[in-house]
Amino acid sequence: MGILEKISDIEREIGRTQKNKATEHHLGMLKGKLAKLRAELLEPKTTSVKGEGFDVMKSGDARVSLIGFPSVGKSTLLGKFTETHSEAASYEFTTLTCIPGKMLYHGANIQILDLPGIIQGASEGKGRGRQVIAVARTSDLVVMMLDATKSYEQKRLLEKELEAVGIRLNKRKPNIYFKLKKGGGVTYNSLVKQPELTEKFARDLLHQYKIFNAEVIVREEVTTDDFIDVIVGNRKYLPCLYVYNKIDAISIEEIDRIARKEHSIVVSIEQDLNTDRLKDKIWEYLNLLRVYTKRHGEYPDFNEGLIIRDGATVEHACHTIHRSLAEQFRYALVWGKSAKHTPQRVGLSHVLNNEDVVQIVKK
Ligand SMILES: Nc1nc2c(ncn2[C@@H]2O[C@H](COP(=O)(O)OP(=O)(O)OP(=O)(O)O)[C@@H](O)[C@H]2O)c(=O)[nH]1
Ligand SMILES: [K+]
Ligand SMILES: [Mg+2]
Repeated sequence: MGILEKISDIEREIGRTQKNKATEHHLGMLKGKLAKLRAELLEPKTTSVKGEGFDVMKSGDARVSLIGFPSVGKSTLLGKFTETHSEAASYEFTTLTCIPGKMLYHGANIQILDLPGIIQGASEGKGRGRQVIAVARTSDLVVMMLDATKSYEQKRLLEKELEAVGIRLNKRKPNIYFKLKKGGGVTYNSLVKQPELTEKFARDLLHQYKIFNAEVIVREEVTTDDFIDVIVGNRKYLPCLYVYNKIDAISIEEIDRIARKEHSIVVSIEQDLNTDRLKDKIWEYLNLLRVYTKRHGEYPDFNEGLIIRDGATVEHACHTIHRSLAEQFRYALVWGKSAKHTPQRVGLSHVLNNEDVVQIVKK
């Protein structure tokens, strides 16, 4: 039996098993097996997924990938938001490779990748799905484009494809400490009460994965799926914005209904409806910060900010300014929200905040 057949067998079994306390353990083990098969499916091919036209250099401050079914308007968006033209047409699979464009917004240089439409079964290699998903993994934000005139089913189907290859959307990594050991067996501890995850399940799953020596500390309430994710590893946690396009073609009531969904925005790219708001949302979801630098005795230049990621330190800011600056670093003075007093004298590991002003003092 091939891997794909084994996968669909297990999926079928999961589908027909009723979910209740008595079957929970069995279902969890099946999911563990499924995750393992899917990982196998990806492994030998991951080095060759790049393929022609998908090997696009990362550039700018952040990367956004446009994921969606064919003809939802991805290339139309690229054409409107960037200087790059990507053929847009009414037939499906107009775009066949990865086409990068550059969007300048709030002083940041954001790389937007137009990609071929993906279809159901993409994660198993249908169409160019595997290449598209491999590119999605390298991005800082997934913009999932959906056709507002079509059924809501599309969203769930796309999510399923991305989930099957270990992409987790709008979710943070479960707080589980997991370390392989050379000996000593498996030690398992949970710091909080677990309504779903049992110690027996955790131990059986590790056994299924042939892990006999490890330390596990579960630090928060988690599901068995979360636990499987941590054991399988190689998960990618990404923010995702759901963009419902073509609202020019649906009723106001429908628009209102969709607009209330979580992490969602309604637009018409072609008719320029709500597109400025979309740019704002992309900016917001990328979690980028701007900090300003200043020289001794001078005012900061508020027209020239540095773009850094949320959580970035003074060291990250140094690297953004110049490759060797961190080596010559003595200390920095920081004004702004991250500073306890103004200015605060800090080291390389100081975490910066939006709109902070930094003065670097060299050796
Ligand atoms: N009504 C309406 N049509 C739109 C809108 N945006 C794009 N379209 C149309 O949708 C069709 C598909 O647009 P594309 O940009 O080629 O879609 P795509 O997602 O890049 O398609 P593939 O590359 O084939 O996957 C074109 O006929 C566009 O004119 C919109 O806001 N409203
Ligand atoms: K198209
Ligand atoms: Mg296209």
